[in-house]
Amino acid sequence: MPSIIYTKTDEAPALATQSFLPIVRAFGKTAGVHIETRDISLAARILSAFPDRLEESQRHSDDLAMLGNLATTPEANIIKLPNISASIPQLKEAISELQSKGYALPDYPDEPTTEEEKGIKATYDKIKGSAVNPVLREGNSDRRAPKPVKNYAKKNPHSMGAWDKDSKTHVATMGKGDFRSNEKSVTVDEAGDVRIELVREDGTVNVLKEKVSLLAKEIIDATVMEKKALIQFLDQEIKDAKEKDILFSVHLKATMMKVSDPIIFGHVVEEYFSEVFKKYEDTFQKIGVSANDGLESLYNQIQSLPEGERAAIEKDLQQAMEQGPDLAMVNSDKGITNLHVPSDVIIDASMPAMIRNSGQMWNAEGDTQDTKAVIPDSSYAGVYQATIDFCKKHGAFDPRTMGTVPNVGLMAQKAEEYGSHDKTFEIPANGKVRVVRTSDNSTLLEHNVSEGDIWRMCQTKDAPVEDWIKLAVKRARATKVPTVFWLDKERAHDAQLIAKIDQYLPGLDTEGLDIQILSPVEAAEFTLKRMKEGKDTISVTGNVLRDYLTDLFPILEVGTSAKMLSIVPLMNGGGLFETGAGGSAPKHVEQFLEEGHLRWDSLGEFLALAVSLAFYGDKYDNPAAKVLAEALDDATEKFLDNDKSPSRKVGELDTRGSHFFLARYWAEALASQDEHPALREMYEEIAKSMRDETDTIIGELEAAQGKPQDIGGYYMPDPEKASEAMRPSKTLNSLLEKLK
Ligand SMILES: NC(=O)C1=CN([C@@H]2O[C@H](COP(=O)(O)OP(=O)(O)OC[C@H]3O[C@@H](n4cnc5c(N)ncnc54)[C@H](OP(=O)(O)O)[C@@H]3O)[C@@H](O)[C@H]2O)C=CC1
Ligand SMILES: O=C(O)CCC(=O)C(=O)O
Ligand SMILES: [Mg+2]
Repeated sequence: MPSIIYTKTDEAPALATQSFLPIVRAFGKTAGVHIETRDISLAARILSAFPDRLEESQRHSDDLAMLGNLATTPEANIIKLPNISASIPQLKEAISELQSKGYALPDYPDEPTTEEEKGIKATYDKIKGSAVNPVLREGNSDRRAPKPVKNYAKKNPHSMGAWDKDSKTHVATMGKGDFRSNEKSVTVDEAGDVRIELVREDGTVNVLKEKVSLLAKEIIDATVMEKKALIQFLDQEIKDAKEKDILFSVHLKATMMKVSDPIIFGHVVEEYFSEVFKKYEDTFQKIGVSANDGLESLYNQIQSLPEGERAAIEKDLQQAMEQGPDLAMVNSDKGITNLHVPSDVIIDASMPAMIRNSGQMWNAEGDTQDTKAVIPDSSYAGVYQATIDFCKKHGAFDPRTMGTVPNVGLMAQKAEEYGSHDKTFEIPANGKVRVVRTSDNSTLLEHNVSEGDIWRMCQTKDAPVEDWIKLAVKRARATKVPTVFWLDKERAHDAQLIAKIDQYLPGLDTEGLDIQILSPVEAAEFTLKRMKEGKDTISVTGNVLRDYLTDLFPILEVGTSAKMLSIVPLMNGGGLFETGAGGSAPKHVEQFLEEGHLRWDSLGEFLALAVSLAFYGDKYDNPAAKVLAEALDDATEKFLDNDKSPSRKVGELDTRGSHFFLARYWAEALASQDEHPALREMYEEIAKSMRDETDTIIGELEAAQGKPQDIGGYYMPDPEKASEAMRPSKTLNSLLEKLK
């Protein structure tokens, strides 16, 4: 039976699903739309990887693999909520929660010695980081703020911190010895395999990767982050932050770039605490400290040491923080710094949050302060500096008047950097790394490397690039808005992409459209100026800037990327509908557990569901599904007009209440349409009951707030307890049961 697949994920979105999915199922049923779920939460992904260790009843199907296959078929209709991209500390926490629930999972082996341990680590490493999105994203990305969302923000502007012309906030980036400056790129004519090898100075050859298969016309690039240059740069920036008396912060994407960025993060931790790491080198080695896992993990690991030794290390760490520049804080109340966890500060969300907040981050006293934002690689750092410069010169943006910047992003088939982790290596010895064609042993790309450098290779297939260019033209045509490819002809990879644009664009109808190619910094300046003047500009970008810009502009324009429409037209004809463009908001869960108030905004889910229903209606010629979709869009507009998004404060409307209002407006829209009389009749009574019972329902929902919640787990909550916590209104539950 054709179905819409709704994904079960983690943290705040998973809690929200407990309340929203019953509504979706109830409404779907009335139009014959079948909704299925697939569990791609971190916990489910861990369980599905170790069937042999679990009892029959404990095993979990590999839902991610199933969805990955589905995504390559025309039938795919998947609603994808944000999920955890786990860092090592998160992965370990999830494993230990599952172990405590009786699942005989192996520990994560930090330093595997036996073959068995190596196998376990390899299995866990596949689950680590951004392991879900790249599997499902068999298409390019179309993210934008729908008109009602933009209009809502214009009428109800979110707060924007004022900018001071003399702000000391700035981006620090390398510019030499980094990924950008060392990049080499070629487009291969024919399909074939390559291998990656390290030729050591003594001539011995280590194969780093046996086989990478390439398609004809595929772009490959290789580049290296030089350890020596990185350390020198970090040293200098740590000193500079201290001298300028500003906060020190580092912004990486340790989730998507799950091999390179934790290593870079580790270097930052080690440089900031260089004295401590030198002094306790042997001890740290003995207890297996890895700076890559962050300060929190270090604090945890030294707990195993004798009291005196542990206290001495803690004192030295404290002293290093007193002597070094102040660290930007993730949570000043709890003393959690930017260096605690590699995935607490994730660049796509962290930089816009800082820019929205007058260019300031939080210090240890809980006040905001100017900041040095360290973004080691210079490929995209300039975009943030350009935005900061713009704000310093012109002041903060005004959500009431600013334009919008939709994005068309190259994403399909693990494009570019975000598909590089299985081809990224921390180099064990000096020498050369080369990419060699297997058929004739010719070298396609080569770099001199030193021990500790991070070398990587990226792939970008031709069909996704062509599809991306077409999608850009389609959006340009649909909106008549100037459309800019953010590509730098001076960068090796971008030059290859530009060659493809020169090849494919002339074959498309671009008559009357304004399509340009500008370097990321020029594109940012052009776009920011237009945005300030209230004009719209489409950004067409590679995979990394897709990620960065679809948080940057939404957070400035509408306050959060949760409100974005995020569509992935799959290349084989199916649809993947992502909800919002943001993450899984762990802070929201914390608040829910403490005070029984969830502030997750499901607007992204509402928008995605409407497009998914419309897609379903078209595909299976189901007029009722189309009416459901239109009514849902009307309901979402009314939801915004009436300001029914969850509040941040306990005692006020939360996620559950916001779902009730959406359901009520949806029922009302269905009860007042003329296109489908049978549906109208079905909803007349329920719409009236929902309206009449509003006070009762809201009363029941409010009564459930203000106290700690027990949902029986963090990574794998007890479904019954979670459902009970998220559906406390008996009146609403019984009204939904009436829908048939
Ligand atoms: N598509 C996906 O699957 C994605 C997954 N992630 C994952 O999510 C986790 C957290 O990432 P992080 O970078 O902190 O990003 P988040 O988007 O989770 O957090 C940034 C902040 O944005 C606000 N926010 C985000 N979504 C919503 C929403 N629906 N309703 C209300 N506010 C929202 C919250 O602000 P406030 O606290 O002020 O309310 C939140 O703290 C990581 O594991 C990350 O890898 C991240 C991005 C995308
Ligand atoms: O998959 C992830 O880890 C994050 C994805 C993301 O941030 C995005 O697509 O915007
Ligand atoms: Mg993102």
